[in-house]
Amino acid sequence: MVSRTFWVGGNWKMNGSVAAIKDLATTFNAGSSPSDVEVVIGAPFVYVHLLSESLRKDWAVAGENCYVESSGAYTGEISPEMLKDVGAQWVILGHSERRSILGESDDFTAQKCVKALAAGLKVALCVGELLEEREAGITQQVVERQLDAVIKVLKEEDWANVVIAYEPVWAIGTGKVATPDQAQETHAAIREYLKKAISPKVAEETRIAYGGSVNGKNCKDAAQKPDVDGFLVGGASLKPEFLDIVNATQ
Ligand SMILES: O=C(CO)COP(=O)(O)O
Repeated sequence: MVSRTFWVGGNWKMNGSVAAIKDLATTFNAGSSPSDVEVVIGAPFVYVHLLSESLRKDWAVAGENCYVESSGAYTGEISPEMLKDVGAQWVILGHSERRSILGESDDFTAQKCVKALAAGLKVALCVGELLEEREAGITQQVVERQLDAVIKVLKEEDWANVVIAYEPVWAIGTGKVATPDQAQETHAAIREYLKKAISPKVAEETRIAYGGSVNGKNCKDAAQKPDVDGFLVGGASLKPEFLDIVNATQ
């Protein structure tokens, strides 16, 4: 069996300030971080450079979005190349807040994946269902539809640079965390789908992280599940508690 390196991402969303980031980086830099856990922090565009200069070098920095062109007349947009230029190695794409608040489609998200990977960024690709979709019993269809758009446009080898973040929308910022069994069930189904839709190798090697109300206390049990290969953390990644999540497997 392939062992998948545990992956812990922070997603600061639209939070932070110069002062707060300096403080948080000082806290994170002093904390323990197991050498077999990969850690990535996503910051608002304007703080990516500051974060990449301030943060410990064994952790990586992510943008929280990017555009599908390298440069040009796209007022207000940021290219993957620009993210790389200011120190990001990752980008978070397809977050439910972009899908639902900004109206970004599955296909647009997929195009961003192609462009980001071509520019040399790694991608944390978010997928997940709304509460009414879970209640209607269509979680798997929703996640497969979101994945299909990306599967269609990536090459098999691209998946080595993608982490899938399963984030049920009803669990994001609500305090209603999916149970470890709920996370495991969906992650296993996603892995099965990758096997069918791409290849057994991609299914075995791709990391599937869980996101939605993860905190320093509830992370330990979920981390034990065989198909939970990490976490994507919102609120708790703005607190020293994030270090407990980084150490969830210890
Ligand atoms: O959206 C999330 C991470 O991308 C999860 O947010 P919370 O951890 O605040 O629920």
